[in-house]
Amino acid sequence: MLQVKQVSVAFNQHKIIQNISFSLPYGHKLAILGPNGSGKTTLLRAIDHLIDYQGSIKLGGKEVREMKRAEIAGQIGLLKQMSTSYFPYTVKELVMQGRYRRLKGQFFGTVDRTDKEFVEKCLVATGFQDMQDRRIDSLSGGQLQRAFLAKTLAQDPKIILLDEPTNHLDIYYQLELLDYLNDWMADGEHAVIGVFHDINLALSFSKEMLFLKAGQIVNQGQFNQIVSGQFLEHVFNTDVLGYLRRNEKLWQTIK
Ligand SMILES: Nc1ncnc2c1ncn2[C@@H]1O[C@H](COP(=O)(O)OP(=O)(O)OP(=O)(O)O)[C@@H](O)[C@H]1O
Repeated sequence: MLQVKQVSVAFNQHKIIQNISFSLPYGHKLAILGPNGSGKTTLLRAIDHLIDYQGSIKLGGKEVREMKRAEIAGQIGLLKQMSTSYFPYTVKELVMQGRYRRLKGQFFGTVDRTDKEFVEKCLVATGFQDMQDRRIDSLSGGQLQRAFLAKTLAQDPKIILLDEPTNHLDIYYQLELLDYLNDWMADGEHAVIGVFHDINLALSFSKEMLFLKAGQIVNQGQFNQIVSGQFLEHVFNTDVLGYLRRNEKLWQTIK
């Protein structure tokens, strides 16, 4: 179980997120939504302890800031927003880095057969069995995103944090990713937090939602209990429901 209690993060004394509290048991998914700059990425980075936080973030009862990096890597996998420049690793080398992360204080040359087999499994699961020697700077945006997912899976974490995981994926791979995560969680021993901009996709991912605005939680809970047209307009400063309904009408006009 992930327990986030009264968490705040400040940069240069400027508070970015404030008093965030929620918990996520294994076997559950949580979609985080909110406008640009509302603190979604900052919250994920705090959970992964890439930045300092005030308050408490516990995994399996243990405070994240007291855990060593390799221990955190065995618990949390963060799939970041994509950037545009990368070292020219091959797909397999990139995915293997996910495995290195959880090997305590060790680096290249220390993986064993089990690690290699695990990496192979992740490459197959993400459709890279025939492309593992391709350099990642030759991949398309969507392929690259899948390669980074494979790297995150290779960490074999308890919780995956997805920061806008589908922004480079076509519809096929968007749905594939959501299906894959459902399978991955089916044993009830893993959890996923996903940050989404597309509210429809967020809904396909999870009915359990948390909305952030200006660094604070506006509301959290089940979609049909907390979301209304007025609520979405308050969070995003625009008529989201009107937009969705206009599109829905258009979809009804085609076969
Ligand atoms: N290292 C940093 N130093 C100073 N300010 C930062 C830093 N990282 C983020 N911020 C600021 O914190 C705020 C929240 O940023 P964050 O990336 O968490 O928002 P977000 O909700 O993920 O936004 P988006 O939807 O645009 O990805 C922004 O105003 C951003 O400029």
